[in-house]
Amino acid sequence: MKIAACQMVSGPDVGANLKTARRLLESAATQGAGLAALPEYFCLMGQHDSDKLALAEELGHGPIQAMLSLAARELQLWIIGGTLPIRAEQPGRVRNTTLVFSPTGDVAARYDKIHLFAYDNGRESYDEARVLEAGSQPTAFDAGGVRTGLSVCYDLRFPELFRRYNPCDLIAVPAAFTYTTGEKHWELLLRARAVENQCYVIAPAQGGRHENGRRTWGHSMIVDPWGEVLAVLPEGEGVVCADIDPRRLAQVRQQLPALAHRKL
Ligand SMILES: NC(=O)CCC(=O)C(=O)O
Repeated sequence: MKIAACQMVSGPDVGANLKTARRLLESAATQGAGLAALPEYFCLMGQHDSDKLALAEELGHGPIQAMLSLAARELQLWIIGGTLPIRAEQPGRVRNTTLVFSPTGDVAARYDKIHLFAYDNGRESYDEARVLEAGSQPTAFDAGGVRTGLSVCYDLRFPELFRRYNPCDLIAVPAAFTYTTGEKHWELLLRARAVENQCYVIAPAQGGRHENGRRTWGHSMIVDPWGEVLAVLPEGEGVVCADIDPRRLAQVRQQLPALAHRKL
């Protein structure tokens, strides 16, 4: 199966972001992809974290989910819907959720970001726990024979989550890595997760200067089970594609049976 990572530079206009997402999904389908993934926060990079509250949807309702469902059906794609805000149990919070839509337009999986990002270097500071409610459930699904595990952005720094998906063919990491941390850690972490789990990794990202003043690292990437970068888009909107090859997965695991050697 060909897979596609869509990179965006989302802003505060939800309608414009949804149009861009649809255009990139169309481009993925035109390039022959059977699965396409959108970045974290594809529908909104607002001025304040709390902007997500007004946008939050109930599961199964709302314009963001309607767009994803229609695109999956019309384009005959598996869509990993980056993240969108889904109402949380706690008042004043949202879940940062990846919804997966199958080519029938139905929701095939839901994953709520487990690890909430916090960073403060004196110039930039983030604290997702102010508005987000953390998830707790690792989630995997089957995309036409491709066993796929789900994670979101900062989860990438927690290898124990990725281990829970073993064995799988692909792990998705929709992201909005900061420019500062991404420059140092993004590729290193993605390739490490691919190598240690001997699977493909698809990482669609936010990449560029956003209207809210934030700068994200981009470098949407597809990595193979040997840690080779198959495709990368440094900055700006666009789509990168690569093929998932079951023979490559089998070859890597047979030549270096590290997964079979796990003791802990
Ligand atoms: N949105 C996020 O989770 C950002 C994570 C990040 O930038 C990191 O360095 O980790």
